[in-house]
Amino acid sequence: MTDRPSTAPAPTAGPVPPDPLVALRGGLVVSCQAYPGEAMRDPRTMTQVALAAVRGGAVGIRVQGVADVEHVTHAFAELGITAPVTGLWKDGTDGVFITPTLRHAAAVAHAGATIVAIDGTRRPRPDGLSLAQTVARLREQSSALVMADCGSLDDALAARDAGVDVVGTTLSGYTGERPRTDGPDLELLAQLVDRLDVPVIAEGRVHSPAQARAALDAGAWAVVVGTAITHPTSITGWFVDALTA
Ligand SMILES: CC(=O)N[C@H](C=O)[C@@H](O)[C@H](O)[C@H](O)COP(=O)(O)O
Repeated sequence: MTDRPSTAPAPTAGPVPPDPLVALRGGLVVSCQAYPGEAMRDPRTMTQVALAAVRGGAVGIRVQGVADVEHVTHAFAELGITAPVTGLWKDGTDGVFITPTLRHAAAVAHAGATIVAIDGTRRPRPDGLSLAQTVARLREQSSALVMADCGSLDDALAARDAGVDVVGTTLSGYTGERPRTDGPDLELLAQLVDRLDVPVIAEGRVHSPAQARAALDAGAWAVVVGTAITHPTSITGWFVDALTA
């Protein structure tokens, strides 16, 4: 094998993607997820929903499952869309189920996610690794950023100590440590913003533009909205409930 002559031009670099966290700052991330058994649970459908959200101004997308991450990231690459894709893999419905192990996290990263969202609570993980070990080992095999989905201030402080890049209020109200408020847990958000030196993303039960604005005003780095934008069954139910109350 011959070495390339030193005078040869360097390989052409593709477009340089923006720093993912800078790209998300102050913006809306749309979570595009359908649940097992639902008609929209298809990577092609979720990709179409993601493209529609980007057209509406979303600065980032969050998707569930390796296939969805692959489909969305391929479509974005083909279309020249640089909005960062946060990927997760839900395995189960109880306990630690959001990207619960290193294996899940690595698969999501290798599928193309720019940011890998993982369970960021203090609960034991199914593979026996600590959060810090999970983050460290993921970094050995991927350049993806790590988002810790947290359920409390203590979770977020521990996640910060474990070396994550960004924390989210995603699991507030779902782990028993915080009440499940009707809207976003702005109280927890404010605590995290006050105590942490990493970006804090507001996620969970943001159901209106006013609530999204309030989260940003409380110091959120970015706001994730899922159900209220991308889950027609839930949205329909809200309207039906109002009509039948
Ligand atoms: C707790 C849990 O499993 N949260 C999941 C995390 O990815 C999703 O089911 C949520 O839809 C997402 O967090 C966005 O929240 P909301 O749909 O409330 O806007």
